[in-house]
Amino acid sequence: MATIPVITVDGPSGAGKGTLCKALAKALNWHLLDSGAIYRVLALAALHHQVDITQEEALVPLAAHLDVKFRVEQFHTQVILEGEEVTAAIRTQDVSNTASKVAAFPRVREALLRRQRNFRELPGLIADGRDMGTVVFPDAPVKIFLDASAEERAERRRQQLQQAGVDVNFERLLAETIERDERDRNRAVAPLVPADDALVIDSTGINIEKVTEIAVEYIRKKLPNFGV
Ligand SMILES: Nc1ncnc2c1ncn2[C@@H]1O[C@H](COP(=O)(O)OP(=O)(O)O)[C@@H](O)[C@H]1O
Ligand SMILES: Nc1ccn([C@@H]2O[C@H](COP(=O)(O)OP(=O)(O)O)[C@@H](O)[C@H]2O)c(=O)n1
Repeated sequence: MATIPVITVDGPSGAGKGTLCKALAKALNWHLLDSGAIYRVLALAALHHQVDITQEEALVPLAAHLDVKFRVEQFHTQVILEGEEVTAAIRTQDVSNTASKVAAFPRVREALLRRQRNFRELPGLIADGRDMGTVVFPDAPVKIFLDASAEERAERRRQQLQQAGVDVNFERLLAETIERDERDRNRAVAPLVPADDALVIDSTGINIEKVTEIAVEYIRKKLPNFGV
């Protein structure tokens, strides 16, 4: 049986992964894995259940039995934790920072591996995260690593939050963005790093349309038979 194709998009916070992945999933009509949402849901579950987020052994069973569902609607995906809609609740700064702390534990990551690989279904998968191309789908035929300067990524996030009615201090956002990236880049297991065979796109100063164009051109070259 031919393997189910996967396009991986990894990179730091605010690089534009989610935006690109949604555009690709829509254009191709493929499935979408937002792996960051799984780590975010785990963080929220730990906070809800008062699990000590510094204790790997306490987090592993929570990760293994995480009751998370993604309800795919026409224009967006709802995230459900233990029957409760948490789509917005997992996007707070507190949850972002907690997610990157719990994600640093090797056995927590291990407990979430199969759940992520199960998203690989026909006709194909667009996978968004930090280790999609290096660990979760190392055999993916197309790997993209999206980056941008920390200042630009923090500014994008500030504007995104402002549009959502949340006013945040830019300096604080920048500091938290850098701190989270450092933690993601320096952890012992599945660190944030481009796969050897990934196309690296630096989107600093490049708009969403242009980034999508570069990605689509690359995908067409790598997967000529997939009607991209
Ligand atoms: N190339 C780009 N130029 C300007 N803004 C961008 C670009 N890519 C994404 N954005 C905006 O930046 C914000 C963060 O993008 P997002 O896709 O959520 O990043 P990530 O998933 O990598 O954290 C969003 O508001 C998005 O519209
Ligand atoms: N494949 C992944 C995805 C996310 N994560 C962790 O989860 C956190 C939140 O990921 P996210 O993709 O939702 O974050 P943003 O890029 O949206 O800011 C990251 O900072 C990582 O620590 C991970 O370790 N591995």
